[in-house]
Amino acid sequence: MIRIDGSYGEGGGQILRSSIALSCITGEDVEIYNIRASRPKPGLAAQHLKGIETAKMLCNGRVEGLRVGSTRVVFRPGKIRVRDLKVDIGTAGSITLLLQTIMPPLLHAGRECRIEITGGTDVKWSPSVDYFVFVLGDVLKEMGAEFEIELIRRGYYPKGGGKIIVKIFSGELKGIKFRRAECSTVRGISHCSNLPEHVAERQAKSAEEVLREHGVLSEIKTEVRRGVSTGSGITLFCKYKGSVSYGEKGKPAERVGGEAALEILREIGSQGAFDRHLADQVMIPGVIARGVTEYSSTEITKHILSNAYVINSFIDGSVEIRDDIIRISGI
Ligand SMILES: Nc1ncnc2c1ncn2[C@@H]1O[C@H](COP(=O)(O)OP(=O)(O)OP(=O)(O)O)[C@@H](O)[C@H]1O
Repeated sequence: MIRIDGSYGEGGGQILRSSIALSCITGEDVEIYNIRASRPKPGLAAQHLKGIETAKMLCNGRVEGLRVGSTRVVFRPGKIRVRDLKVDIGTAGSITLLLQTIMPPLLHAGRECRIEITGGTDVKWSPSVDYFVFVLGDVLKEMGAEFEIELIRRGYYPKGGGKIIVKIFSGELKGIKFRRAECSTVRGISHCSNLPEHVAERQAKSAEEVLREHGVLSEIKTEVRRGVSTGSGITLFCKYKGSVSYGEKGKPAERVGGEAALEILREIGSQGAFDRHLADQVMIPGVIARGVTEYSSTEITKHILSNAYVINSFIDGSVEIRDDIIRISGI
């Protein structure tokens, strides 16, 4: 049994997601204790519970401690049973964070499946669906994964109700040594739902202006929808770097766009190959890839250190971090 201290490093939900994903992939039982010890409300929240439940279904597993507030979980995986799934996270729990748990085992199993997930597509403290598609998704595809993500509707905080469909065709990943890519044009999507069209337009315009002031070209699309949930946001991306900013009551659209622009400017101006978020998100996929995956990050974050701790607890010596370079040996 592998034992993971959930309070290590970042001490949040990510240690949990990575542990469950690796347990499904390696077939090893895992115990996670001190779950989310560093958060104001420690223990499992509803959305973490949903992630574990979904993994349990996929891996034919058995779980102890599966309830809201639980600070200890034991997960015993069976064989991965790839099949079509419909998951409703409820409220605005992040769809992309659920995918962090289930996508690596599904890719590793390498058989076709279709997953429909309802929840939040654009919620704070998590990758937006556009970030998932255009930043992480592009890297996974470069590594050889074959999949499609279709955005049916967006779900914002607090109502959620967004929906995406993921179709996985094949997941034979190969390790790559990624190098820093020059960014010629920043692309992006500025969106709003149940709000006047000018919200998405102003977010896009202010991001374009800030980027132009810094000599960076941009092409930002706007998307205006009507739906279950009300909200707005913008995602900017350029090769291995992205930035996300969400609208809030009382926060001017100009600030939403401006924040995203300043964030991506910081990222593209840095020497790292990957942005600080992408760098933690490619670590588990790196484990299922054949050979070595290597890249530098704009910053070695606590999320990266937590993932290294989890991966090395499963496969000793699999992750090495030297200066700003992360090196992952595949299984
Ligand atoms: N702006 C962003 N752009 C891209 N990815 C992001 C962004 N913000 C957060 N992430 C990613 O979302 C994940 C968040 O993990 P974290 O453990 O902090 O979240 P959590 O499950 O919501 O946990 P908790 O509720 O315990 O904080 C990380 O993989 C991080 O890289």
